[in-house]
Amino acid sequence: MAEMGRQSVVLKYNNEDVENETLRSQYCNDTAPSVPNSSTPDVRSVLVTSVLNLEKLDTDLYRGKHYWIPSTQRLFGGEIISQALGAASETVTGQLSVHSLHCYFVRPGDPSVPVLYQVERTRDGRSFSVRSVKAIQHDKPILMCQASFHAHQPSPLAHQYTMPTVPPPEDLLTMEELVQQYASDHNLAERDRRALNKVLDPEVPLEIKPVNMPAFSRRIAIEPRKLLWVRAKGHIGEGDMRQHCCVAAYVSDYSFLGTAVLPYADFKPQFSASLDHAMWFHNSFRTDEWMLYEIDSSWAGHSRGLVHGRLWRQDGVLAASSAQEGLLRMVPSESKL
Ligand SMILES: CCC(=O)SCCNC(=O)CCNC(=O)[C@H](O)C(C)(C)COP(=O)(O)OP(=O)(O)OC[C@H]1O[C@@H](n2cnc3c(N)ncnc32)[C@H](O)[C@@H]1OP(=O)(O)O
Repeated sequence: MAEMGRQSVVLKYNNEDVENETLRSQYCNDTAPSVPNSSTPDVRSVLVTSVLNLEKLDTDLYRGKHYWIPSTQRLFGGEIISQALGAASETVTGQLSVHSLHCYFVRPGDPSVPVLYQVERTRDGRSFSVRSVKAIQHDKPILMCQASFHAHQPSPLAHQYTMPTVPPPEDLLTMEELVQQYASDHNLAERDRRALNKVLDPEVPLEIKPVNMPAFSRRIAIEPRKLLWVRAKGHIGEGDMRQHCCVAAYVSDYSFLGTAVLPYADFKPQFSASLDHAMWFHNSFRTDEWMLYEIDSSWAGHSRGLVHGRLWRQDGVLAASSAQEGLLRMVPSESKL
């Protein structure tokens, strides 16, 4: 696997601005050529048909159902964020696009009942609209989310980091193939073989191709950094950018917080949960096409860890950024807990 170095800040000016603007307008006009999702070309993504298919119960009140439930038997944070953003988006009219969201997970989500999303229209201005969404179960909030929408405003400012140089997804194995390859080692300890079953649940509605070999056995401490190609399983289409932002919110919480524990081979999380999650959307993108998710962790301490993500389009345009703090209560790796 390729060794990835730290990337540097590259400011793009003049001609490259024009190039960025051309790319942006290509995607905003939905004219960019699309690469079909080869594994399931005709099947629509369940993220669209199920997770984001919210039921409208009343004015500004929506109900979401669940799809993939993690082994923790708590709702997946990404599902709740994506549905909350979906509910907020339903109440915003006109040409405004979501540019950021900020969420707190205040209670664990219960998979046995649906989630209600109550939207408050916090403000509608000339160029920004802000929505506050309360996700509710058993009459209590489980997530508080604020999302802000912005009308497109051209600007001479345009810079971004450079996308890390990594092998293209076509040259990499899927997570399933990597697991199979690893499991074919006859010397693999039974404990490690059992742990493999938890690595990738086939119900997860995402396709993943890790750039660096995942630390399946967790005996080796590595730097808190991950690079993975990711896309929604199934077809979504060029259509609605708001839908792609909701799917990106789902994607952004997957495999995120675990990055903070990579340097600690002697400890494992006894209890972990996302505490908050923020996202910023920069440029148009398609979540049914491969995107590079670059994750690192800048800090851990006091039973918490901080992770940062950048979601890149395959053509090197920075699509979105994310950040999350999570609770990480660790115990020694050998502990039975
Ligand atoms: C991919 C990752 C994800 O998507 S995670 C899913 C999204 N995030 C979430 O569901 C988190 C939702 N938020 C929460 O569950 C709560 O806000 C959390 C973070 C748990 C709040 O923690 P806390 O205030 O400690 O809650 P609590 O008193 O109800 O206890 C919860 C469990 O933790 C334990 N606990 C408590 N204090 C300690 C402590 N100091 N040391 C060790 N354990 C502690 C409690 O006993 C309780 O455990 P249990 O549930 O009874 O087994």
